[in-house]
Amino acid sequence: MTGFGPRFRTAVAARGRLCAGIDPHVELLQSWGLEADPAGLDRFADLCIEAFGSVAAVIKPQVAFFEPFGAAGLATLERVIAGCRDAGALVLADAKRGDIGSTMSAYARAWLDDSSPLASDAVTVSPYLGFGSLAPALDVARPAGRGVFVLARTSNPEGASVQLADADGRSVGQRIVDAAAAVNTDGAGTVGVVVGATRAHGLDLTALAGPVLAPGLGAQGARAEDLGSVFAESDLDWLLPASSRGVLGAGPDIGALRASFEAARDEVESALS
Ligand SMILES: O=C(O)c1cc(=O)[nH]c(=O)n1[C@@H]1O[C@H](COP(=O)(O)O)[C@@H](O)[C@H]1O
Repeated sequence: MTGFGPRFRTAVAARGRLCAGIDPHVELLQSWGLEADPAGLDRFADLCIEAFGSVAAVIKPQVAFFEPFGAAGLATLERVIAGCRDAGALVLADAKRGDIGSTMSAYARAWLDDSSPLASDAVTVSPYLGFGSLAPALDVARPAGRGVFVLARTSNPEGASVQLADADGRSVGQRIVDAAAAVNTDGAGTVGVVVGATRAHGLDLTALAGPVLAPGLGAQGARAEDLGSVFAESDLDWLLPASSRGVLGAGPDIGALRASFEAARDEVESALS
């Protein structure tokens, strides 16, 4: 089985370095002329699958926006995951899970195992219970060629109080990156990290050998032209900037949504070339 890292590199080489976020905010549903109910969510999902599925390398549905609709919301999320994967995109479920190991293995089954209707190509996880607590997710992901993206230095200003804290001479965020790099020495690129594009991060990512999800483009103020100064030259092949509201604001027309994604992706590609 090809590891997640090579799968990721193949996908971004073919479709470019921009992750399309699917975040069905209530305000967005309304601005698309949809009700904030299961039928509106379903329509929003269909439009996004159609607009992004065949053009984006990676699509990141934000699980939180589906959960308020209960079982109907999860059914829609299942369709988003399957529809985008069928159209050739890698799906990164943004669930930010994290718990003790025994519970983590249940999360891993939910998001990374073929037997689950929510099975995705990768999932976001929080290392707050210790990087080692994520081992069950890595154990499920690795043989399946799937990935796990660990929060290291998030795009929000509040993250600094934890992520920049000193832990034996290194920041907490750097220790997460180093732990991810140690796993990736097998060459599979199973572990990615999340590093916001919104500001200088102070991390050394050179040994990571795995993907770097960089949210914050657009609505949070990060700009494509800043990526080259926020990230080192040696990190750019693994870089995956992400935008949700910045692209989704162009909806609900499918052509306009796709054009908005493609314009943002082309801006990223030309800024990084
Ligand atoms: O893991 C993430 O994707 C994530 C990490 C982070 O540090 N910052 C961050 O904004 N995100 C997610 O990325 C998306 C950003 O959405 P926009 O600000 O609309 O582009 C949301 O789904 C966030 O939950």
